[in-house]
Amino acid sequence: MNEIRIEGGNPLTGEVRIQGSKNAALPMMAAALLHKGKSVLHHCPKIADVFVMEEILRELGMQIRHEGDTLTLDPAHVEKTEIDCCEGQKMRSSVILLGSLLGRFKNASVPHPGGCVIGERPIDLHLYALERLGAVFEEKEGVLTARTDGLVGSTIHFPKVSVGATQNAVLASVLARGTTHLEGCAREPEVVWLCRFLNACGARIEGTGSDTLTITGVEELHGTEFTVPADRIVAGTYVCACAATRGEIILDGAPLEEMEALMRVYEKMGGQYEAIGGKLSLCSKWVQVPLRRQCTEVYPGFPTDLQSPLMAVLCTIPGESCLVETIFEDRFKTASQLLRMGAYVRVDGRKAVIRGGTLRGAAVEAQELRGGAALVIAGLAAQGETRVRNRQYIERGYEDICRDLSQLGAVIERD
Ligand SMILES: CC(=O)N[C@H]1[C@@H](OP(=O)(O)OP(=O)(O)OC[C@H]2O[C@@H](n3ccc(=O)[nH]c3=O)[C@H](O)[C@@H]2O)O[C@H](CO)[C@@H](O)[C@@H]1O
Ligand SMILES: C=C(OP(=O)(O)O)C(=O)O
Repeated sequence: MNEIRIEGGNPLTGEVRIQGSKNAALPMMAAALLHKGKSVLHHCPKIADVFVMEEILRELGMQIRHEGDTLTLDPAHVEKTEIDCCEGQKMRSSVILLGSLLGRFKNASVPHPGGCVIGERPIDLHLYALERLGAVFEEKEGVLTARTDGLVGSTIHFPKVSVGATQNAVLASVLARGTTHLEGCAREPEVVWLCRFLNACGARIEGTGSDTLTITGVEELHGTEFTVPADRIVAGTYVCACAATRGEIILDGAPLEEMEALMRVYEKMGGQYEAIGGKLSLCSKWVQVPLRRQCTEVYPGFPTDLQSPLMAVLCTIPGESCLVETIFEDRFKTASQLLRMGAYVRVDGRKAVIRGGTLRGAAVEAQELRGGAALVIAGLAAQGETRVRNRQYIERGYEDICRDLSQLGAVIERD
């Protein structure tokens, strides 16, 4: 049936461990192409997007082994540089393979990712950065082909902050000849983790965590063993689930230092929390304060990936709240589904006004990953039964949302 069925109306209680981060693991997997040694990734999430990336890399000749949550990637026999259209188009982040393939093999071919349900998502900044490093692109029938005689370090200024373009530029520069200066970089933790991973492989990246990165190209990289960090967006989703149900839960391994913007919002709404020994303990009994105006922003601001989960929380808080989406122009699509559950959400361009109240269970449809998770949160808070169709979107990024939420006392199952 491809559904998630929820019997809502109960506060969450209990403890759950946070899975590894999708957005950190995927670029590390791409980076594993940059050398001939083995990369061992511990705490790698078992999610659909990681499986798709595995398939793409296998097609290129990478040998991959899964043991529990440890992924071993062996690129010794990779020769192919054309990414299969069918697999590549399943996931937008296949575009970051351009940087790795160009860096190691001097050519690459990937399907153009095109627009998607959360926005147009152009890749002009990716191409601009790679061109500055010496790549030449050609696009034919939706396939981007890139070639270089050898990448050469350069100064690249990003006119707009982009996580993926920063990662692509970093991946391409670590083996480039000379020094690359990247200005206007994304400071998202997933960029920082990629740089840490690459430095562990022998790269020379300085400025990690700032918006200016200096990369001194090295002759070659080597394999390494690394632990994928906990997923700040999954942890944030469960903070929202706790808030929406007025629960009291503990998140084991939540990366609190990467979640400051969300935790400020949680406190504003009336939530209380403390961190003890790697565990984040949340009490949502007094969550009742609407948000006058909350904007999504690049890191360290409030993340766009948690805008829909937060909208679900606001639908449960009496009074008027306002959300402003500044990153992805179409990320309010979930609002139409929340209306089916009795919510009041009025979308006007980049702004959504929410008047909170009581939600009721309904049949709704996930249209994308975080919007799908938001519908699950709304279902947990609603009276009666909610059926969320298209759970495959949610499974792109959540290892097993039903397992985790059942562990927190929710009545939830997959059909
Ligand atoms: C796999 C992954 O890590 N995905 C995350 C990544 O996506 P992704 O890396 O695709 O997001 P970007 O940071 O690139 O996008 C930010 C903004 O820049 C625009 N843009 C981007 C590239 C470009 O060449 N031209 C351009 O105009 C986008 O349309 C968007 O409006 O960062 C987003 C912003 O934190 C998150 O929501 C996604 O979960
Ligand atoms: C938008 C997301 O992922 P992607 O960039 O892979 O579509 C997300 O993780 O919320």
